[in-house]
Amino acid sequence: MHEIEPHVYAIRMRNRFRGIEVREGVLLRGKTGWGEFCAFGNYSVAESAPWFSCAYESAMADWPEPVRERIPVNCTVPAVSPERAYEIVTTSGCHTAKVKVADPRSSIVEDCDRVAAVRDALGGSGGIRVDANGAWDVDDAVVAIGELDRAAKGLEYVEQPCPSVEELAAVRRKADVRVAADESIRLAEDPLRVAVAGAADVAVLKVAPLGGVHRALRVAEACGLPCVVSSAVETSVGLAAGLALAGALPGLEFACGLGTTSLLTGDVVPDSLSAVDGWLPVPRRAPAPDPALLRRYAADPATGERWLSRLSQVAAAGV
Ligand SMILES: O=C(O)CCC(=O)c1ccccc1C(=O)O
Ligand SMILES: [Mg+2]
Repeated sequence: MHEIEPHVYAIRMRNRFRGIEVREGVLLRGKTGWGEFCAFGNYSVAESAPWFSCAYESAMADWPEPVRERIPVNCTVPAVSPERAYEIVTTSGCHTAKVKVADPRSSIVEDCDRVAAVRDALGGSGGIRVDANGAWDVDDAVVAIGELDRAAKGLEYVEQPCPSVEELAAVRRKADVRVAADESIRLAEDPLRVAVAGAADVAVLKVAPLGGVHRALRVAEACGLPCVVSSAVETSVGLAAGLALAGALPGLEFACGLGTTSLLTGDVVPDSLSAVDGWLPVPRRAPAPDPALLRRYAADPATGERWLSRLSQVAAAGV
């Protein structure tokens, strides 16, 4: 650990996202470069351990060889008004959008209006997927998916409609839209159970909770499903690891959920990894933060202490 130099950041989100208003984390400088540790606030030490492995790999090791140079990405639409949703999609330049639905603050009617505005913004050829973050039971999911699919004039897939693998499998049998598993993989003891149980058509892989690029690539190869790499809303430092995974996947059928620097009001690198025309480049290592930006987004001392203590607990648990 002695070679690591931690910088704690706090960056405000543009819109509240999954209950988060300020994204926080630690940037680590290692032997070969930089890494980012930003396990969500409510994660235990055990749940945060793979996030540290991912940061450690980024700062200390090489990522696998990429097989492509650039990645198509979706823009991410939080639970916002139809007008704001339209604006997010048009300014993103992306040809695919992921829309948050089933938020406790938003009704199914509002979800459908938001999805319809996203279809207007994308035009007929764009792809729309929705993410319910496990909010529905099976019956509610089947009804909501039907309505959202109509409002969208066709959905690519619905991400994590229900909490459990068994429920995902039931929705998959009853609904006409593909099912993608996210939390079922990211929080699972065994990420491959989803495929074995026939619960999903698509696997959403987040590189940090899977323990880094090399480990996530093994999960992708073993699960036998088409994969979508998605971010955990990192700065460009952490996002680079997700792009490295997307770059190394043997196949890539769908746009990835990596267009998320635009959800933050700032970044720690001068050339933010933000999508141009719906594409992001595959970096060979994480970009180095800029000292002035590290100062600008430095967390207050209490937040800094909290993250450093979390970091040392998680690091003590081992890579
Ligand atoms: O997939 C995307 O478009 C962006 C990433 C995203 O939605 C996300 C980011 C942080 C935590 C959870 C999620 C999620 O997919 O539910
Ligand atoms: Mg999700």
